[in-house]
Amino acid sequence: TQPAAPKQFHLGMFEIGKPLGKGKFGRVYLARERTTGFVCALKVLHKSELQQGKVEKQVRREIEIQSNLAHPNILRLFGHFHDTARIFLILEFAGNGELYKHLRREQRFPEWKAAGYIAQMAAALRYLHKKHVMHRDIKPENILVGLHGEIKISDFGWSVHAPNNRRNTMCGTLDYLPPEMIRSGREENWYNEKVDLWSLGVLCYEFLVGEAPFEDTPVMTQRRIARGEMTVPGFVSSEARDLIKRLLVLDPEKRIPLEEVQQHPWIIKHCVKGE
Ligand SMILES: Nc1ncnc(NCCc2cnc(NC(=O)Nc3cccc(C(F)(F)F)c3)s2)c1Br
Repeated sequence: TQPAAPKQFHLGMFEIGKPLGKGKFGRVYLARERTTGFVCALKVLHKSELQQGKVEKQVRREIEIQSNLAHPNILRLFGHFHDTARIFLILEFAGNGELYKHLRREQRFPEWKAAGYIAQMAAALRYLHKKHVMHRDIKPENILVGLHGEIKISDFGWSVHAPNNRRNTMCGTLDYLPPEMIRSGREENWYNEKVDLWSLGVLCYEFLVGEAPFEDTPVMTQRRIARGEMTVPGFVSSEARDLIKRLLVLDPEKRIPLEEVQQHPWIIKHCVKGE
């Protein structure tokens, strides 16, 4: 029988290739494991920066959560290791890079392409929610594209096990936050995986329109999200508009469930037979 894969990894095992991108907390490189030739992406995180950002425990949680996930539309985290100054994430390499770059270049996606992506996202989120994991940071910047055009949710740095009632200060864009995470005030910040349904609605809108539905100044964005104030441009088909409206519902319990997203007329209309 095959010897079990080595659990201990170290930097010397990898040949480092070209930089693939840089995030707020470090760079990602193409890498190849020397003995097997296995190609992967290596994300380098500097412990000092993580400590400054007070996010070390989030990275530990990401590693713990993502190491147990295996789905074609979720980027694999194969393992991790560290040296004195850095933590290394051994990630699946996505051959067609970052989805947001494709979106910016094409401005917006044709409806057949957007529907295909939303169907894949719904499948990935069903898998995650069955494991009571909510991603909480669904946006084009956290989606990668595989060699065959399939999309992969990545960067589980903000994912948690649902339900979650700790206050979380989110950094980065507000555009994708659902009302229940925006609403401050005394009541406990209780929310569950239905936050990902709201973000799926924002994502669908941005794929079809080329900008987020509540995009505005930070203050106005929060207000428009809290009130669900957005308009869908006329060029968007009525079926797509219907799905967006059923996802961008203020009451989390009234958002269309993922099973029904996959059966929605707009999705069915564009899915290639037999997929
Ligand atoms: N073509 C490609 N093929 C594969 N990967 C690529 N890029 C890396 C995508 C990532 C996947 N997972 C990630 N995870 C984190 O960054 N985690 C992280 C890091 C610091 C702080 C935190 C937090 F804790 F603060 F949230 C969380 S980045 C590319 Br481009």
